[in-house]
Order: sequence, then structure tokens, then C-alpha cells
Amino acid sequence: MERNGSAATSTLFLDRIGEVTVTMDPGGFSWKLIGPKKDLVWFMANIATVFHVGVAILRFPCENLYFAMDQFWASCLCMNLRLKSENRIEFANIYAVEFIGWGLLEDANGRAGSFLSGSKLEMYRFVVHGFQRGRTCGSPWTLCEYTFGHKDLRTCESWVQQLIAQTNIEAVRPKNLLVFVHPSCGKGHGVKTWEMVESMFSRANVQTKVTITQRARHAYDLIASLSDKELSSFDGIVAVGGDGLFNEVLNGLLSSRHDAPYPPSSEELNNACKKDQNVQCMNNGIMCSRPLCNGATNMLSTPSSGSDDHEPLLSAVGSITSNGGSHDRGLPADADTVKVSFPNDWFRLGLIPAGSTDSIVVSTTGTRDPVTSALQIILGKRISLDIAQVVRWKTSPSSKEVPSVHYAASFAGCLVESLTYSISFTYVQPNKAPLEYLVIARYGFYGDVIKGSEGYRWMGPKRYDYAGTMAFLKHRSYEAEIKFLKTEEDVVNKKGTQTSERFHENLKKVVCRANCNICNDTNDSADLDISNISSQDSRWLQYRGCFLSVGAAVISCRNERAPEGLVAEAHLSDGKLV
Ligand SMILES: Nc1ncnc2c1ncn2[C@@H]1O[C@H](COP(=O)(O)OP(=O)(O)OP(=O)(O)O)[C@@H](O)[C@H]1O
Repeated sequence: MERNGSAATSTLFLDRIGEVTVTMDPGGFSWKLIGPKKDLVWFMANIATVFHVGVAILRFPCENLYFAMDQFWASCLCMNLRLKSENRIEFANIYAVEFIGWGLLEDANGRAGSFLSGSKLEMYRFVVHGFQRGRTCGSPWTLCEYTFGHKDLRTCESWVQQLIAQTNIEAVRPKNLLVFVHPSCGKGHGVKTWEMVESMFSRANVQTKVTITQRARHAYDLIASLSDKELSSFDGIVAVGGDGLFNEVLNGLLSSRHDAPYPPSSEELNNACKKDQNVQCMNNGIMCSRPLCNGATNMLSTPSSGSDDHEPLLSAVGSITSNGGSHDRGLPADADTVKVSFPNDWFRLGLIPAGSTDSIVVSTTGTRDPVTSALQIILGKRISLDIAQVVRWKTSPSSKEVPSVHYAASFAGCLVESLTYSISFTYVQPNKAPLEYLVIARYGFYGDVIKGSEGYRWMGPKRYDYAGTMAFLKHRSYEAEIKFLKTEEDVVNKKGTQTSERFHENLKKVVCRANCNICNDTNDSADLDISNISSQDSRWLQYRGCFLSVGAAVISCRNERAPEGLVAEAHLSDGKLV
């Protein structure tokens, strides 16, 4: 390899193209065909184009000859296009570089042994595995590869080393991942989906420890039972499946490792209300005289490193504390003393879509493509993902009030059961939300649809349509009271309406058709009782009534700074979180 300033140059052989001059610069590398061969190939390619069109028009009578010529012209035409468009690749578009040893390369005509060079093309070879990004944001990425060769082993090794070093500069790529594959997700293609992308991980030297799940909560149990030492030996966890498997992974990870305080229970809220004379209790007296969820508003709200990509998948949640020492990820050499907690900015979560709806993947990558997601995981792309913490305070007369905590990246559904629960739903917004999210905790219709759909998994994704129709035909409504905290800096949608205003407007449209207790008890003839909870803090609104579904939702818009620490509470009668 020769050096010319910051650029390195070599003469290599490019498979199916010929001898090329390859030049590496700070952003990528490019190649040019050498000498007369280029002209010859260009000449042949252009002649081929003309003949191909001509032969197609005349419908040459001899079919075999026509076919042979057709193949030849087509390959020349294809090469013509490749020569024009693919003579440079950026380091950012390379996901693996592999040395593959001594062997044959093909010449420009696809033969091992060239009529152009007259020699057998055997040499040391390395493959550059790259990809082309979709032309529009949200279109899938496609794989491409280039095999280069040289008779000198050292030249090849030197190129491989330099290319690997360059491709690792842009982002810290994961080296060791824990993978969970749900075999019966979506249309039952979980394992096939993993097999499709598995070789990409091995090519890129990413170790994977794969578990095919045997049952629901398998991933949850395994992750929750990992010691800190075991967990810290991985750079992240990848789910191959749908939103449900991802949420299982998320909950297994955060259940014991997310230390933020819970939002206050309804009991605490009541007490706080009573103590504070200055605060006026309204409706059922549920109110708060102090800022709600101080601790919880810090959860997962650590500012993202500023390196959030705009097309990525991986989430930066979690933190690690240690007693000093370091290796490449900042973990101590003596990992026995490692304590893994969240949030931190090294542990990643990844999702390769194979589910029925794949809403998390679509909302983060913009496309539902396993190859694109696998590439983004390998490249170490990151994005902060909004996570909702839902705390259920069990308030049945016979039981103590025990908080049960769930985390949701898409939505959390609740099932109606005989016990009465009070649920505090806390939504915490990361400081920066570069993509569009809708995070919802719902009770009612959606919970029933999800429960109903599980029995029809054999239908594949259509089970949701079926279960949805059945739930709709039952025509239930669900009683609830919701408290909603408006934010200082509310999200304004494209039409200029604020999220909370729209929420308010939507609620006013709800008409009680179920003759429910809450609406019957309401003195006002309006279907819903919508009031400010506190005259002191007009940001709190309370809604009482019956709903098709109950939830709290925030949409953070692409490239807009979203409100921080938005908190909503839903006190549900007869709800069980699923
Ligand atoms: N081997 C398994 N057998 C049965 N259920 C499983 C298994 N592995 C995981 N599960 C459960 O199946 C649920 C749904 O899985 P997943 O989300 O992967 O697929 P999906 O429901 O088809 O997709 P989506 O959530 O996108 O609609 C998960 O919540 C998980 O708990």
C-alpha cells in the first residue's frame, strides 16, 4: 500500500471487474479500473446495450443463440451500470470486512481465468461488506459486497486492518449481544428471520448468545435472573420478534435495575391532600400538594449523548457503576463488583422485526425490514426511546397496597377483572426525541383485544382484526377517572393544536351509552365531568366518565423538543395490567 498524503493507494483485483487502483481517504475508499481494460469494457458495454435493444426488437429466430447473447449483453449492461455508480464506498456504509484467504477471483466476464490477462486469477482475497441506504428516509437498506484480491498476503492484510479500523471510528459497535428469538411471533417466522441476519453478525465479528424462547416470559425470567456480572459481559440485548417480546426484554431488564422512586399511590395522594390546607380537593379528593413523581421524572430522562442518529434502532438506557478500573467499555477488570443500573449510556436494546405489528421498529427505523434493523444494531446506531413506567397499586380490601411495576415502549394494556386497582401511569420524556412516538397506557378496549387475540395466534396478524371486531361487537365501555398534567411546554401538532387541548376535545366528544355509574352519579347533565383538579395548579385536569379505552398519551414530534416530565395518572376501577 502506497501513501500519498492522507490517502493510501494500492493496485488490487476487484472480482468481476478487473484490475483497479484503490484509494483510501479519510471518508471512504474508491477504485478505478486500470488502463485499456476499462475502455474495452466500456466499449463492450455500450455496444452490448445497442445490440441488446436491437435483438429484442428483431426477435432473433434462433432461440438458443438469442438467449446466450441476451445473457452476455445483459451482464455487460449490468457492469456498465456498476462501473458508473459503484466506484466509491463510504466507511459509514461498511458493516464488515473479512479476509477469506487464497482462492479464485473472476474476471470481467465472470470466468475464473481471464482472456484479458491470460492468467489464472488466484490470489489472497478480502471481502468488503457494505450496504446502500434507502433513497428516502424510512426505505430499507440493501446489502452489497466487493471482493478484492492481491497476490501479496501482506497487502491484503494491511487493507483489511485499515478498513476495520476506519469503520469502527464512527460509532462504538457492539461486540457481544444476548439474542432472544420468539419462534411463533407474527406468521411464525421468528427463527427464519434470525437465520436470515445471523451471518451478518458473525461477519461483523459480533458474538451472539442466542435463546429461542420456549414460552411466554421465558426472556423476562432469564434476563431478570442474570447477575450484574453476567449482564455486564454483554453490550446489549436483541429481541427477534414483535413488540411483545421487546416489552418482555425491557421489563426483565428494568424490573430490578431501575431504581427511581414510584409515583405516589392514591393513598399518598389523598394524605398529601389532607395535610395541605392550601390545596383544594375536588371530585374524589385525589390530588397532590407536591410535584408528582419527582424521582420518576428523572428516569430515563438522562440527556442523550447528542449522538442520536436519525435512522437508528438502539436505545441508550441504563447505567453502570463500578469501583474503577477500565477496559474498552469502561467496566472494571474485577467485574464482581459491577452494579448495573438504568439509565446508562452503554447498554443497548435492539429489535429485529418479525412480529405481527412491529410498531416499535416502524416508529424508530421507519421501515419493517430485518436487514435494516440488523445493520443498525451492528453499526452501533442509537436512539433514545420513550419508556413509560406504569405502577399498579393494588387496593383490594384484603390485600396490602403493593406496587407492581411495568414498563412499556409502545403501549400497556389493562384487563378488566373483579378486583379494583389504582394505576399510576408515569410518562417520562427524554430530552430529545428525534423520531415520532406515541406511548400509550391503555385500559379497556385494547386490553380486551390483546387478551382475546392470544387464543387466535394461529391466524397470524389477522387475529387482531378478528379480536378487535369481537371486542367492538361486545360494545363495552369502561369506567375510569383520569388525572392529566398539562405541561409547561406543550406539544403543538401540525395543525397548531396542543396535545392536551386535543385530548380534552376528544374526551368531550365521548358520549355515555352504557348507563355507567360514574356518568349516572355526575350531577352535570354532561356525559363527562371534566374539571381542574386544583385551583392552585391549573395544569392538572381530571376526567371522570366511561370510556372505550383509557390512556395517557404523548406524541413527541420529529425533530421537535418535546415536553419533559409529563405525568399522567389513570385511576381505574377493575383494571389489571397485562
Ligand atoms: N415461545 C413462546 N411461546 C409463546 N409465547 C411466547 C413465546 N415467546 C414469547 N412469547 C410471548 O408472546 C408475546 C407476543 O410475542 P411477539 O410480540 O414477539 O409477537 P407478536 O404478538 O406476533 O407481534 P406484535 O407484538 O408485534 O404484535 C410476547 O409478549 C411474549 O411474552
